[in-house]
Amino acid sequence: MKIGCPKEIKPQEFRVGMTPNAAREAVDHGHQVLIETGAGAGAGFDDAAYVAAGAKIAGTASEIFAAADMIVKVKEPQAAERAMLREGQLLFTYLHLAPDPEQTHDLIASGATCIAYETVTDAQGGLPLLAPMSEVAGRLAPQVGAWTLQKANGGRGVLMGGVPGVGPAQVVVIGGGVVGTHAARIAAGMGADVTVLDRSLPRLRYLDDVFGRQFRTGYSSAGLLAEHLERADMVIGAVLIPGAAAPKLVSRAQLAGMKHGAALVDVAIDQGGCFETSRATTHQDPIYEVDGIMHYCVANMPGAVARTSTIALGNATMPFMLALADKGWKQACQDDPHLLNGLNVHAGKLTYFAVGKALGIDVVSPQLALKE
Ligand SMILES: NC(=O)C1=CN([C@@H]2O[C@H](COP(=O)(O)OP(=O)(O)OC[C@H]3O[C@@H](n4cnc5c(N)ncnc54)[C@H](O)[C@@H]3O)[C@@H](O)[C@H]2O)C=CC1
Ligand SMILES: CC(=O)C(=O)O
Ligand SMILES: [Mg+2]
Repeated sequence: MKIGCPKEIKPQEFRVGMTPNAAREAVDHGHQVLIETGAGAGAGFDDAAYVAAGAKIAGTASEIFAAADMIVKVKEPQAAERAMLREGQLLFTYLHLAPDPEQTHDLIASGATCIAYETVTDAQGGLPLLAPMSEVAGRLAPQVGAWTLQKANGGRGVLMGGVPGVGPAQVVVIGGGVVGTHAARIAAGMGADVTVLDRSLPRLRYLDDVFGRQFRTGYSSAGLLAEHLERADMVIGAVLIPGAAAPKLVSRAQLAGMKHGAALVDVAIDQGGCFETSRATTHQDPIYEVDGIMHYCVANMPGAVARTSTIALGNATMPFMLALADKGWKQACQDDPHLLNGLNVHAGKLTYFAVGKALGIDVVSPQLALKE
């Protein structure tokens, strides 16, 4: 198979879909790998490293899209990339379709087969291709939140750990999955007073067992969340209903009851965000203010630490990328129902129910798509 990896074109996105090590494995499996020149530079991988791994370098993205049977990327394809996708081509990347009708319609119209990293599952009920980036974004969230809390950035002027004689910042994390757990660990490590709210009692039990001394847990009812909002210096949004639009858990009206200059970090923004007042921002212009509350809503947070993120993502995607290349998407998805759960679009049809529900588009089951 011809595998193509273009340079990411989303603003300030420095990750790359394939590391030289991933390229080497694909070449060892008998595949041809085509990398756009400079694609790995932002993550510290130059063209020579890919050539040494047996890949070929292409001068433009259009050469890659024209030649490749499978495109491996990081971020959802931007409009210019969507225009280059074609019928029968396989796209393997993050998509986040539920909050993005424009992209969804373009992918359906392209006739391509699109497998979304974020909806591939594993036998433990996890999301193995979202998890590494959730680990990164979770660990970054208190760091960017602490920066947002600084006075010069519009924040409240509160130091996470306080100092002797002055108490720490109050941090509430909504959603205690991968993002939430990593965010809570780092915020607690910075000395903040941290509470994690979740709706899953088994998850709260696990967090209490493992991290009981580092942070508190609470059941995420509307009432308990409202109490926490009033005393919070920082709120980290980390909820997920896989594939679906994020539930709006904090209304605009509730901002009035919060402390002036508090920071909201909405990591769930890539699924539409869990605060009513969230709108996606970029690394170039990451924060904005609504009713005296500072919002940080960058939808590709891991891009800020592109080298760590690229290697972590590549570790997780490699076995799936190789299965798709070795067997073709149909056989690979027939053999692995968890990979089939990643199928979002195939041959002009949407194949993921939560996206269809969010956007009001008819869905064909992925099992039916396999039989076509
Ligand atoms: N902005 C960015 O750059 C990035 C964003 N993300 C996003 O972060 C979000 C969280 O991802 P993960 O932690 O991997 O998901 P996860 O599935 O590990 O955790 C989500 C948690 O939310 C909980 N939850 C669901 N509804 C809730 C509610 N109403 N109240 C409280 N808790 C609730 C679930 O029980 C679960 O424990 C996703 O939207 C993901 O796409 C992930 C990586 C990067
Ligand atoms: C998960 C995701 O959207 C990202 O890493 O950018
Ligand atoms: Mg994202």
